[in-house]
Amino acid sequence: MDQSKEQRILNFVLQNAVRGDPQSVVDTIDKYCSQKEWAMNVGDEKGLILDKILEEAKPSTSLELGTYCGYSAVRMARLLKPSARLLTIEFNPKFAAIAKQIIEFAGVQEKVKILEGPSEEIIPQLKKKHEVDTLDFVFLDHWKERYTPDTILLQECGLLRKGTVILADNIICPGAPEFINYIRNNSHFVCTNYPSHLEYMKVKDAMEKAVFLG
Ligand SMILES: CCNc1ncnc2c1ncn2[C@@H]1O[C@H](/C=C/CNC(=O)c2cc(-c3ccc(F)cc3)cc(O)c2O)[C@@H](O)[C@H]1O
Ligand SMILES: [Mg+2]
Repeated sequence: MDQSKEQRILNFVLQNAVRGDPQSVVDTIDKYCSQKEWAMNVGDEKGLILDKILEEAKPSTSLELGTYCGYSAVRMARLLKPSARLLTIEFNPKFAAIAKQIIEFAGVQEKVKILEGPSEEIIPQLKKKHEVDTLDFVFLDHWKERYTPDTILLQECGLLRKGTVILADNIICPGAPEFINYIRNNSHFVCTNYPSHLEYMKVKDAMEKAVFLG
C-alpha cells in the first residue's frame, strides 16, 4: 500500500531534521512542503505571525484545534516556557500518529499533549479530565465551519477568561466567513486582522486575532 503524503512528510523530517531541534523540524517541513508537496501547515509566513502573537500572550495553557502533522504544535511548543502546556486536538488517528512522531522527534513532547477525538467531544472534557482551568491561547486551524461552534463551546464550558487570545488561520483561503461575521459582531471580543498569504503560495490569506473581554 503506497505511502500517504503525511507519511512522506514524516519520513522527510526523520531523515533531514535534527532530533531534539524544533526549529530544524519546522524548517524541514517548510522545505518539503514548498519544494516537493504542498500541505496545509500554517507555514513560515503565517507562522511568524503566530510566533509573535504567541510570544506576546506568554501562555501557560494553550489549545490547538486541528493538529494535522504537528507543524504548528512544534512551532508553538518551541516558544513556550518550560512549565507551559499545549493541548492539541486531532480526530484523524492517522494524522495523530504522524503528529506524535514529529512532536517526539522535535523533543517537545513534555509540553505537548495530543488529544485524539472530535473537538466537540473533547472540549467539554478539558476541565475535569485534562485539568484545565482556563485557556490563555487558542489556535483554530481545523475545519473552518467549526470555528464558530467550537468558540461558542469553549465559552459555554467556561474555558475562556478575560484576555484569552484566540487566533484563527485561513480567514481568506479557504475562508471562514461565518466565523468572521460572528466574532467581529460579538461585543465580548476585540478583533485584529493580519493579512498574509496561503502557506507556500502567493495566494492571499489572513489570520484573525480575537481577544475575549470576559
Ligand atoms: C469536526 C470538527 N472537529 C475536529 N476535531 C478534531 N480534529 C479535527 C476536527 N475537524 C478537523 N480536524 C482535523 O484538523 C485538520 C483539518 C484542517 C482543515 N484545514 C483546512 O481545510 C485548510 C485548508 C487549506 C487550503 C487552502 C487552499 C486550498 F486550495 C486547499 C486547502 C489551507 C489551510 O491552512 C487549512 O487549514 C485535519 O487534521 C483534521 O483531521
Ligand atoms: Mg490552516
